[in-house]
Amino acid sequence: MTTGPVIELRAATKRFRGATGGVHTAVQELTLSVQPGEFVAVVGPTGCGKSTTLSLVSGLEPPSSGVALVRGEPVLGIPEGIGYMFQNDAVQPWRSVLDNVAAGPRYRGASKAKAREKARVWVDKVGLGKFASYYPHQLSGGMRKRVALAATLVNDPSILLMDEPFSALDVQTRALMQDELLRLWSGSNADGSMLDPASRSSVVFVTHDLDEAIALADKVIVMTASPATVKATFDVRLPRPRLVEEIRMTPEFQSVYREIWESLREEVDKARERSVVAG
Ligand SMILES: Nc1ncnc2c1ncn2[C@@H]1O[C@H](COP(=O)(O)OP(=O)(O)OP(=O)(O)O)[C@@H](O)[C@H]1O
Repeated sequence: MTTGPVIELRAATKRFRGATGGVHTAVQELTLSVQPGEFVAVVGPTGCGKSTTLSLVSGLEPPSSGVALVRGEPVLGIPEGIGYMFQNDAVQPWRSVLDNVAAGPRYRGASKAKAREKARVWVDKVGLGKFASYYPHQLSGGMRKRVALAATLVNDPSILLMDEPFSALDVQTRALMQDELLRLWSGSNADGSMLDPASRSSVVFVTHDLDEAIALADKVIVMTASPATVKATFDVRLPRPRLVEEIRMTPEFQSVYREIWESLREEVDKARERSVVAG
């Protein structure tokens, strides 16, 4: 059992060399931590460095200076137990729903029968039981997203990195998927009660959408305009289980929204001014 943060960035800076030889600092002196079972949302203006932050955690990019730690160990390569979900669906068009979900367990060495058995459980959990033999082109965008969610969760990730996973969906489907994610993340015991929070996965969810961030997360991290660093961190103490459409209507939600928006707005304005000057 891990004690202490599952994810930690300590003064992590990432610089990229541009095509013309210049150096671009994507994230600077970034310090943040994620506790076991915590759902953290990261918001910030477009292009500020949110995806780069996830790359430091997943080991896709090493920091130029500072440290990235997962379970207390420096990140060297992709750490164990990480699941990703990105904006694009990442489903394989030539595989059925069931085989898309079975692909992860297969890759990890499960027999075809065992992998399909595990996949079947998750296909049912995301409500696609009747569509297990369908191919992605026969599904709606929301259904493909469910396949992608099942394909990620079937691997039982202890850390879930999500980069704007629902931003391509229409508003209603998006709300459904947010509820689905919360339901699956919170899990439930056989009697329907919620799992102990510490046995849930730790989530880092990057989004442009402050509404989405607050509805989902325990903690919202506001990033500065580029180069990204942590501007402020806000605890979201809204009760769980949450239904996103309902929680948005509550005065508690609106008051947290106003508070965080004050902080985020300045950064969005800065990023806009710069893009006007640059343009
Ligand atoms: N591999 C790379 N090589 C060079 N520059 C990069 C690389 N990855 C990211 N960058 C640059 O770093 C900056 C931050 O990019 P990043 O994708 O992390 O921002 P973001 O906040 O996730 O963006 P968005 O909100 O648009 O999704 C951008 O200017 C981007 O061009």
